[in-house]
Amino acid sequence: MTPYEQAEQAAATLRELTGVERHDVALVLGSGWLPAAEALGEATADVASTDVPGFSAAAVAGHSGRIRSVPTGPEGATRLLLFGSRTHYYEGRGVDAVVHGVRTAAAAGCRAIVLTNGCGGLRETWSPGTPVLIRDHINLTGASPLVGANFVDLTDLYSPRLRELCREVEPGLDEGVYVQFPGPHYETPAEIGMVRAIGGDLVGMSTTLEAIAAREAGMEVLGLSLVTNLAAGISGAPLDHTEVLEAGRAAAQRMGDLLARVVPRI
Ligand SMILES: O=P(O)(O)O[C@@H]1C[C@H](O)[C@@H](CO)O1
Ligand SMILES: Nc1nc2[nH]cnc2c(=O)[nH]1
Repeated sequence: MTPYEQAEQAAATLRELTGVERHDVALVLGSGWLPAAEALGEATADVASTDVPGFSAAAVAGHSGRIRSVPTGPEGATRLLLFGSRTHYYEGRGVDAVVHGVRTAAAAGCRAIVLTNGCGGLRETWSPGTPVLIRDHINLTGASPLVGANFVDLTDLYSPRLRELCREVEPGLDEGVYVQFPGPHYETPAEIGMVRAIGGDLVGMSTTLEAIAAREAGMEVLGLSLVTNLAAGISGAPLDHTEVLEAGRAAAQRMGDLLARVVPRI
């Protein structure tokens, strides 16, 4: 079975388990974003990801192995498919596993996807808890979810329309270029120097491969980073995942409010 057929199968299972024929917008919660999801409203279905073909249990603290169907917006007209966790490239399950959720969202009918993550920031003004819109990305994984002569265009990959919408909701939102490293180790200070030299503003371990698969599937993409720490070498302090989750918890109200105001308007 091809990865695309597996996504169709997963979408069929989700239709069955959620009772929702078609979802409109997908949301992938990155590290630290879980508490923000509470602000999005009551789920009408909450499914264990392991009950859906092709998904595995959450492998990273701060991610929940749940997939929820949440009616949002006026009269709940916008059906949100919320992924409480993602598969990371560093888990070693292959790129198809990393983008399975994206492909499943497209097969479930979603016309847009919001990819969130927790990441390191290269600007000293971005204190932990600062949300940053992803304007563009640099994929340093050396991998792609695409195979063969599948020459997908990536200009304007991170929807200018959706970024504008976010700025209407929160005018002061900054933008930046997100750089995905393979992980799971964090960067060295020298690598952060390289990121600065090549025009990166944010460093993470997810999102870019998912965004490419979303573009291939024809979904509009919004990337939202939560800066959880200053990138390696900037503050001199060591990096750790608990700090990432703490920053997410502290920013949950603000992130949840932002998502709750943006998602229904996508
Ligand atoms: O799922 P995301 O990219 O938000 O998780 C980030 C990157 C690593 O998985 C982890 C490192 O702390 O947080
Ligand atoms: N690659 C990377 N991922 C992160 N996720 C949260 N913080 C960081 C970071 O500093 N670097």
